[in-house]
Amino acid sequence: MDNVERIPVTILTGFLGSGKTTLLNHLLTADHGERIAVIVNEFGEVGIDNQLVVGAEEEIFEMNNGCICCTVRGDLIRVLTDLIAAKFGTNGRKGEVDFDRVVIETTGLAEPAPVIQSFFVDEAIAMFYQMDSVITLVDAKHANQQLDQTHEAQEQVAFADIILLNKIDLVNNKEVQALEKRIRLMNPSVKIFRTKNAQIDLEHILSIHAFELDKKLEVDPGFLTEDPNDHEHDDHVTSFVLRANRPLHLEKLEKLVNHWIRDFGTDMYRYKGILNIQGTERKVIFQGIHMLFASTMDRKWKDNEERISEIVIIGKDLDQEQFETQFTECVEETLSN
Ligand SMILES: Nc1nc2c(ncn2[C@@H]2O[C@H](COP(=O)(O)OP(=O)(O)OP(=O)(O)O)[C@@H](O)[C@H]2O)c(=O)[nH]1
Repeated sequence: MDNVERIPVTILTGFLGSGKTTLLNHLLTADHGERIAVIVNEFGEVGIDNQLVVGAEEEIFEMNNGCICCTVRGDLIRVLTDLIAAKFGTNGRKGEVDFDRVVIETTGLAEPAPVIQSFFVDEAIAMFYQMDSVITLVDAKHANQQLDQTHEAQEQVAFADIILLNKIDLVNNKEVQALEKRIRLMNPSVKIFRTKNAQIDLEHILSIHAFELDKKLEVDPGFLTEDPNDHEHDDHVTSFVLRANRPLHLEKLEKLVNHWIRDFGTDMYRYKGILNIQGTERKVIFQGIHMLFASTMDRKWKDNEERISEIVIIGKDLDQEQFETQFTECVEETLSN
């Protein structure tokens, strides 16, 4: 395959809520004329992200139920192999999917090394794909806490070729400078761009050939030979889903969310969901990071769509049962079942 151009791959990483989906939406809606195959991996059993990515339903390959760097790594290799078959019409496929590049959005809890490793140690993958860059989103508001507390956030910074220091609207210039300094100590050669809503000129992040294997080996000399299952995540961090198939009572829910933020905000790393609120025909998207949260109106529920509310919560030492009981109290009782 030496004289055939390999398909460029961009890995989007960054801690929970740092802006990966926002960047992905920017990539998918910008006017670059390229066809992008997107692979999205979420930590929870429910793929909320898929629904938050704009108008690109067919090209998205979801890999949930685990973290891309551990249990679903086999799935990643399968999806990438399958994409090749679909593009080139091999293995009985008809060449039904065409794409110019692949973008992988990892979960915010993934370590990038095992994901990168797939592109070097799997022969078929290495033959057809070429790493273009690892882009790490950093949440300027929450990064210090995340870097202090979690090994995954540190690895994501250490393995980056490009860092988007995102959400600079939420901090002052002095804080941005201090954070840049901290990042440089962890990854001296990384290119840093300051962004708001992950808005960046795509020429800075696509087809930049920024990936340098030698630099990754400096960070972790064994990373090509290590068993990808041999790393550990913090057992205290878990995810669960709250679900309701009847409408939710808005005021009760608002009260509950305020209580959660006040009492558990520090340990609620990330929460996001799509809600069916009584009295509105539209989906409500609700999401947050620690104490910062927002809800927005989305499109109308379709006639044949089941109106199920789902919230994924990822956090440290959270009492799932307590969350479930309290959430159930917000479900409207008016409809008989
Ligand atoms: N104020 C502010 N909010 C932002 C910015 N970028 C993204 N957000 C918001 O931050 C939240 C998280 O953004 P996402 O793009 O979903 O983050 P993510 O990294 O994909 O999140 P996970 O997939 O859950 O890890 C959303 O509510 C975004 O609208 C920014 O620059 N400034």
